[in-house]
Amino acid sequence: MPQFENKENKVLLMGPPNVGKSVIFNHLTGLDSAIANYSGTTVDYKEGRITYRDDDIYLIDVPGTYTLDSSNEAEQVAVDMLNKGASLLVIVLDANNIESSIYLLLQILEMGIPAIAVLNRIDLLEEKGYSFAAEAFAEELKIDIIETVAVKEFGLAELKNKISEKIQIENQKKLPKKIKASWKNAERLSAKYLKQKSKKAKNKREELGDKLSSPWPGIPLALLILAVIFAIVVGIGMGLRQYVLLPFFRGLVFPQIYRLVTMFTTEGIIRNILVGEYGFLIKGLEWPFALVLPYVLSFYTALSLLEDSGYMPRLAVLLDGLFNKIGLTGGNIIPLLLGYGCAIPGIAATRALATRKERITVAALISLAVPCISQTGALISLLAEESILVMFLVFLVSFLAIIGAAIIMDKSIEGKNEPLVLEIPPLLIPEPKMILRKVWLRLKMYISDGALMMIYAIAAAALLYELGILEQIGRLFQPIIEHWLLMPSEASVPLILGVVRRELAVLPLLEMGLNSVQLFVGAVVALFYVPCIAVLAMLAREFSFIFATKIFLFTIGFSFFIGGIFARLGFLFI
Ligand SMILES: Nc1nc2c(ncn2[C@@H]2O[C@H](COP(=O)(O)OP(=O)(O)OP(=O)(O)O)[C@@H](O)[C@H]2O)c(=O)[nH]1
Ligand SMILES: [Mg+2]
Repeated sequence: MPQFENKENKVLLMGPPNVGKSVIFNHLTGLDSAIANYSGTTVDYKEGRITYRDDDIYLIDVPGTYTLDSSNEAEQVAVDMLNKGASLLVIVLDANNIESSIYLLLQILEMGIPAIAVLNRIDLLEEKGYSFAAEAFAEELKIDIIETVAVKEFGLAELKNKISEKIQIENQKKLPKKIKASWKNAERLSAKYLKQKSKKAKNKREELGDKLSSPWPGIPLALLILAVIFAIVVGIGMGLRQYVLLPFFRGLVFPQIYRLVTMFTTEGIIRNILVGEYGFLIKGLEWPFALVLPYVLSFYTALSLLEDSGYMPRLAVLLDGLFNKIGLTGGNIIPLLLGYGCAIPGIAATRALATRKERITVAALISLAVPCISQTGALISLLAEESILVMFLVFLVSFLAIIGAAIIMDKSIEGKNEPLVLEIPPLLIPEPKMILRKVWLRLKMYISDGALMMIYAIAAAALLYELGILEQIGRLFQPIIEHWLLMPSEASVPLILGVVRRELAVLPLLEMGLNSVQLFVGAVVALFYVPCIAVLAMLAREFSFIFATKIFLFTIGFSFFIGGIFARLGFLFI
């Protein structure tokens, strides 16, 4: 049960999407709610605590919502939270988009719960040469209002004081004036208090923003941007791995570990488990920290820049036509891109999609054919040195599979797709501090969830290997692996470990001396093979146990099927 259930001092932070609620939440509670410059970043509620003098105040961050008639599962979370009741509402308004913010405010005020309004992003309003007479506006509605620039922490101390003052019961008697929540009233209020101070021509940033979202020159620029990002992610990742991390581990750390272990152990099973074939002190460090981590770092730096700049919704608009052809909508690009980092946030982000059909399709695509960054790092380690061509072929196969699967799912799932409705946020220059923080958080998450899991799996594998059990299990797979996939029998190891985490379906192949066809087949099987256990659990939770089971069985069947076909085709050509 959530902690705040039945708590007094429960404060709900609401507002339209992308106004800065999570920035405010993080500042007040010291927690890390996800932040990005597009609508639908927060897809679940998050609870935190503000301590003020002797008071404990529970603050809840929820997904943004345009109106109280929710149009997707994320918005529904916010509406449900509101319906459960709160002692105080903090309603964040977007100064940059005041009319629709006022409409939501009026809707919420109609419920008669004590409220404070926050007028955030006033910097963007001023930049455009406008001002909003916040005090007079608040006077008319009989509410308290605080003006803020959350990213600069301006006004947030005042907000904190106001919240704790207002949470005292005696201060809640003054209720807002009831004004009918209609678009007409929202328009009237916005027109009355919004004033143009100076006529400003569009600034450079706005002009660039428009260019990026119109087909010309937007599409060539998009190709350029994606190519540069790909080059940076792979280039920095490879450089870090090759010139920094591998020499560090292989040259400095491993010899010391080896020396220590041989000092304290005699030849035999214990020593092998520690530093042998799958010795977890060696592989358990090399795989997660030297081979995968560099890509995690470079990818999340690039993704954070994409997220915070506001480029992602522009990409969505550009790709909408193309995506419609395969039964998707442009908005699907956001969960898909997140899926290239990790399937879990990718699948979570589908909550902000408009229809159930879209949600299921995108979640299935991510589970089936989108390699996460850990797996991508592993694939690059496996293939790039052997043959860049094979690496490109693997990514090509992944693209084709996404397209094919999207078309098939569009035809076979009932329901229709809603046309894309996506607000284009202003283009923002990412704050270096925020980017560093985001990359750091994701790195921490990779270490606590990803790398640790990998180390456990490698330790278990080392033990099973030394006990001969891995070989026994391997024999079960033998007919498929040797006769169908035309791979050496040890290739059963990645298939067993791959159920735990995706990159483990790839990494053990590194030391098997495979030829190019086998490398390609191994990589393709790994690509389509079952997603991690954690992803299957999430699919069961978000959709149904049956859906997760279907994905599990389909991915196993399909990966073997396609692997065998490629094995035959490959040997035919060579
Ligand atoms: N210029 C400027 N940008 C801001 C301000 N406050 C927040 N932002 C930016 O606005 C974007 C959205 O911030 P979030 O905190 O994720 O917004 P949210 O309201 O939680 O959004 P959802 O979770 O999607 O509803 C981010 O890129 C922030 O950096 C502000 O006062 N000024
Ligand atoms: Mg948020």
